[in-house]
Amino acid sequence: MIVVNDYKCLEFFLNSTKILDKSPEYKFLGEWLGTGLLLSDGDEKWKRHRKILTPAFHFKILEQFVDTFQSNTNILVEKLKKEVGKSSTDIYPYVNLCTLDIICETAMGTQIHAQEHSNSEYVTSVKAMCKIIIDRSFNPFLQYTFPYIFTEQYRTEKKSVKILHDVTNSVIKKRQEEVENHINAQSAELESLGVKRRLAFLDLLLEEKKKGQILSDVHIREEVDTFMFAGHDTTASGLSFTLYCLSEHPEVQQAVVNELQDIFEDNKTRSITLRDLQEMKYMEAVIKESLRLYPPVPFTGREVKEDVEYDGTVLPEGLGVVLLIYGIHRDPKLFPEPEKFLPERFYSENTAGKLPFGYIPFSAGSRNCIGQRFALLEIKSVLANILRNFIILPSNPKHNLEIVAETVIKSANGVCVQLKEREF
Ligand code: HEM
Repeated sequence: MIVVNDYKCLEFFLNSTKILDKSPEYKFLGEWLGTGLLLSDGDEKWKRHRKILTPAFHFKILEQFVDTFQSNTNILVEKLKKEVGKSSTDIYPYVNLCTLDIICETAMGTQIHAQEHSNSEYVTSVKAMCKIIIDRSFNPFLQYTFPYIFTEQYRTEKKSVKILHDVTNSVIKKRQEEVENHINAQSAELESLGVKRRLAFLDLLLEEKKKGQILSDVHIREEVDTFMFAGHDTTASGLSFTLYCLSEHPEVQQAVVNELQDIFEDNKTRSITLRDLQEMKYMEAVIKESLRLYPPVPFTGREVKEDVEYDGTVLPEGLGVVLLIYGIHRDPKLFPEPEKFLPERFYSENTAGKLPFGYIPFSAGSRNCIGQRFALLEIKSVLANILRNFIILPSNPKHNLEIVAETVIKSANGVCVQLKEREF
């Protein structure tokens, strides 16, 4: 296995149209996600599904999700109000349940109310799977199928995957029936009243199937499950670390709030529109800088499927490659004073991250993140709603992050801040 931290070499792998296969560690997710976009080799099926799913992330579709971001963040804000006055709050679990609610509603068109029922079977199964994947990645004993199938984790995995698949299958069945039976009539009726029906990613897949695309029910389930996994821990991590950075940099937080006041004037409850989100330029620079310092996916892996030459050296078939996103983001040649939080790097004329493979929180090349525009809009919306309601202060005593690179970057001792009510 090789670990890549050098710009030119990283560019070679990410730019390659031949090295598109994921490394074997991804297989720990296989029982749950099957061969959906994230795990599948860069084969014909991946190409076909990527083509089908790409239009689902068009701005016109994303616009429909803005209300979902808002309604779920309203719940988050109510939960966080109970933390006001405490000297320290770990915001990660709160934000994580909120992003789980959002992805569930946008991917499946169904509410699981994770924020209200964090102990529901579905929520605990998602959490159990995320934990098992980490346990297996870091514990050599659990990596081989033979000892693994005798462990407690294996039994939990079996049970959790069944619960997760049962839910996705039943949602697919229900939405499919709706599409076939009522929805056309119902949506015509609603549209005549000026109410637009909100489509979930799942509906778009069902529509493609109806148009004749080769998509089995299993294919559809795999893609929906993939969004559930790829689209919630990542955004929760991005959001939590941005909040932490803001707690540490009051002057930056004030500049973000000034921008929000220009957009919303003194109205702290008006629902956020897509246009508002597009106007949050300084906020975007803040999020980008936070994703540079704390990239939610700190590394990605590839497998070389046939011998290739790089810089005069033959890389043999079967070679595993780890691409260190975290490392390249802290390269002083690309980002002077890399440890400093400086959103101005990404603001207006500044050139940070202009090299195509130097700034890669969403990876780059043909296997980049399909959900990146969705993620940025979601993070902006949740942050804006939090900042309209709370001042984010460092926790007391000061909290020092203990960064751990799991499948998603986390802090072992939580991401703690202090919340104070804001007069907006
Ligand atoms: C801040 C949030 C996010 C970050 C930092 C992020 C990052 C990434 C990265 C680095 C990859 C490449 C992984 C690899 O090569 O192994 C990726 C792939 C992917 N992401 Fe995201 N992601 C985020 C949010 C989302 C969301 C919200 C969705 C879905 C709604 C999503 C869906 C996917 C999918 C399906 C892939 C696989 C694409 C393919 O291989 O064709 N991600 N993401």
